[in-house]
Order: sequence, then structure tokens, then C-alpha cells
Amino acid sequence: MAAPGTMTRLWITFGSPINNFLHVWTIIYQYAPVKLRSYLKSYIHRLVDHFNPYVQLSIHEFTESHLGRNEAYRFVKAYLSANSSKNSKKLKAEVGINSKGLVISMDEHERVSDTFNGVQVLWLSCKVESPLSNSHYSGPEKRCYTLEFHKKNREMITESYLEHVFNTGENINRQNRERRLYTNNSSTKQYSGLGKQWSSIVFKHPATFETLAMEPDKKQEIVEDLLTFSRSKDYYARIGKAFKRGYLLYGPPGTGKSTMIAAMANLLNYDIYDLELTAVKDNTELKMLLIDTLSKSIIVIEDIDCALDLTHQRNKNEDKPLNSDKGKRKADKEPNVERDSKVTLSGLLNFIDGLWSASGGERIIVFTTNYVDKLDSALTRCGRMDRHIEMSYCSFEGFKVLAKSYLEVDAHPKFDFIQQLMAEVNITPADVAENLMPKTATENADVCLSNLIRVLEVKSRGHKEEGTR
Ligand SMILES: Nc1ncnc2c1ncn2[C@@H]1O[C@H](COP(=O)(O)OP(=O)(O)OP(=O)(O)O)[C@@H](O)[C@H]1O
Ligand SMILES: [Mg+2]
Repeated sequence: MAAPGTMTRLWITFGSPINNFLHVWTIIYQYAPVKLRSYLKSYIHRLVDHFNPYVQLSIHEFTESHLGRNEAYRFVKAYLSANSSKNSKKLKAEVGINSKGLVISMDEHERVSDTFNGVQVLWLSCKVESPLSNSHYSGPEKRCYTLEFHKKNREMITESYLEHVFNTGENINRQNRERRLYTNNSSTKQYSGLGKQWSSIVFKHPATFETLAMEPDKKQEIVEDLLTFSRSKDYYARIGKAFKRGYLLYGPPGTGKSTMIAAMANLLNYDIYDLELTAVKDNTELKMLLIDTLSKSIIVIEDIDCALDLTHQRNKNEDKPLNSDKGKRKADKEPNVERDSKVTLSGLLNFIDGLWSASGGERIIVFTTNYVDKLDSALTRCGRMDRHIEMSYCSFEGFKVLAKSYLEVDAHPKFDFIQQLMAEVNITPADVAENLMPKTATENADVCLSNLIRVLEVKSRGHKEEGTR
């Protein structure tokens, strides 16, 4: 983008006296009485249209068809903010909705130029005057961005340049916005008019793949799989496959399944929809919940075995409700949870890969379970969930990751003994993490490692005693 001063000069050399003339008239126009204004406006427009080789395209803050905000305006604003904050002299700062920090954008009546494929365009930020501006109208001010370009470039601008602006702006907005963690409301709450389908809070979980205790190769493979997926929109479109990916995470409690979901969301910058299946009334409601999720999100169903009839019943009764005895037991513990969910296995399978599942695009679906063997084969069969990831007991490699993040040690004389003990017994990463965490200010790395050794030795003794029985 060129600096505004350079741009003004460029614009003049481009033989745009009409624009300069317009600029003068704009000032006169601002101070003229209302009736004279509308007369001047239509007169100037007709005159300018006749000679002007430049086309103007306006992007308004609000849509005309309904009272919603215009997404395109938000994308242009983000696109221009990134550039104008370096080049414009008149800027404004706002705290954006759902935004991480201050949003800096160009102020009203500020111009900034942009070049795309060697073609120069001009953006102008304007305030749209309300027809009621002379009355006591006190609604929000409406703004628009106007794009000016030479008519010979019309096709390129409307087809390629605007797409480039919208995509870049959307990405910038996504990077800057606060991510959210959603949970579904129970049907009773929705139907009593008390709420929407999903409630959300700001998602702030510190988990990353770096701090996740796991075999390094396996971890790297998962990270690559996720990144490849997020970059494969065109590929999925080309092969005619819905742009979504399914993961089944299984393993004993405390092995990091939930932690990995948080790390996935942080890696890809996605929102999380934590779906409580026992609170979903029936298959139709499940479908509605799916439709109401946004793109670039992870839909999670934790402990799928608790919500699902896990006794391989599908062949006997495909549409049997999913809240099995275990699911009911879970619901019993939570008084607000709907107890008469009629969601069926086939409804859930439809949710994963039926026609509706493709709506909304870029999505990851994650199921977690402690008992993979008990899941219905329809859920685990090849192709249903793209990847099955076993989260297992802590390996020595996993321990080293935890020691690094909890104690900031890469090596220690006690590591060899810990490695030896870990080869003998099973310990979850959650237990290792718990023991590595200093409990008092005086507990240093050496003390914490000794605590872990003590726990491992107790487990090892128990293990040996069991073996001799
Ligand atoms: N692989 C891991 N890497 C790092 N920390 C872990 C890992 N596994 C567990 N933890 C620690 O243990 C805690 C519990 O782990 P988490 O909730 O992710 O386990 P889970 O597998 O989801 O268990 P559950 O099956 O009971 O839901 C986490 O908050 C984290 O601090
Ligand atoms: Mg969990």
C-alpha cells in the first residue's frame, strides 16, 4: 500500500481532476442545507458518471435485506486495518466484539491505496448519512467502504481482488478474535425461551502439543495430520468429500484425551463445541445443533460410551435410544440433564457423516472413550472416524516432556532410575504430572523427582506382589 500523500499525487497524475473537483464539492456539500444537498448530490453524480472512467463499489456495514451486519464489511475493515495502520495518518482504535485486543482501523473520510496484480485501487472510508439525520435519529452511525478502480479492470477486481480481500480479512479476523467454548443447552431451557441451542464462554486453555506427554513420533504425526487437513480445502472439494475429519481418542482416564482436544483447538485456532449427548432430546435436535455450529470448529462428544448404547445392539435394534444404563447413571448425577433422550445410534451416525454433516465446512469431530472395545462396531469401523488415536500410559519420552514443562529440567541423575521403574509399571501422565508439580515453595526438581520415584516404587512392589500370588 502506498502512503496517502503518495496516493494523492498518484491520483492527480492519473488525470483525476474529477475526483479533486468532487472533493471540493464534498466539503461544500457538508455545510449546505438539506434540500440543496440532495439537489447537488444528484447533479454531481450525473456529471461525474458521464466523464468518470472510474467505477465505485460500496461495501456497507449493514445489509439492506435484513438488519444484520454485513460480513463483507468486517472482512474489508480487517484487511484495510492491517495495511492502513502502517500508511494512514488518521486512525481510530476500538475494542472489537469477541476480539483479543484493540482494533486499529482508518478513520472516516480517510483514503488508502492498494495494488493487486499491478493494478492500483483506492479505498475510502465513509460515514453513511441517515435519511433521518436532520431529525432526532439516535441510532448507531452506519459506515461503508468505497472501492474505486478503473472500469477496464472491472472483471479482475470483482472476481479476483475482492475474493483476495475477503479471504485475507477473514483470516485476520480469525487470528484476532477470541475463541469460544460452546456447550449445548438442555431442550427444556431452549423451549422455555430461556436460551439458544448453544451457550459459550471464552476458550482459554493453555494446552499445546509441545506440553503434551506422548511419543514424539506419534505426536508429530497427529500434528501433521491436523495441519494437512486444515490446508486441504481445495483438495476435499476436488475429490467431492465433505471438508471434515473425525478422531476417536481412546485410553484410560488421565492419559490426556481432553488435553489433546484443547491442544488441537489451540493448534488450529478453532472453536470447541462440547456436545452433551444426554441433553439432546432426539435426532432432529441433534441435527439442529449441528447446523448451528460455525466453520473451523471441533465438535466433541466426550465419553461416547456413556451416552451411547455400547453393547453392540445396532444389529438387533438400530434405533434404540442411546442413553444406556451407564448414560442414565451419568444423567442421574446431573440433575439438569434431560433423562429421556431419544437420540439413536443411526441419528449419531448421520450426525457424523450424513448429508447434514457437510454443512458449514471445515470441521473436526472428536469422540473420546475409556472403553474402545465396548463401542458399537458401526462407530469404529474403518472410514467412520478417520483416525483412531490411543492415549496410553506414560512412556519415558512422555515423562521427559512433563519434567521439562513442570520442572524445567531436560536431564537429571534420577532419570535413569525413573526410566527403569516406568518400564515395569503403568502410570498415567496425569499421575506423573501430579507428582512432578511442586507442592510448596521449597520443593525443587530433586524433591519432586523423588516423590515420583516413591510412587513408582509403591506401584512396582504392588505389581510384583500380584505376580507372586
Ligand atoms: N498426555 C498428557 N500430557 C500432559 N498432561 C497430561 C497428559 N495426560 C494427562 N495430563 C494431565 O492430567 C490432567 C487430566 O488429563 P485429561 O483430562 O486430559 O485426561 P483424560 O484422558 O481426558 O481423562 P478422562 O478419560 O478421565 O476424561 C490434565 O489436566 C493434564 O494436566
Ligand atoms: Mg477427558
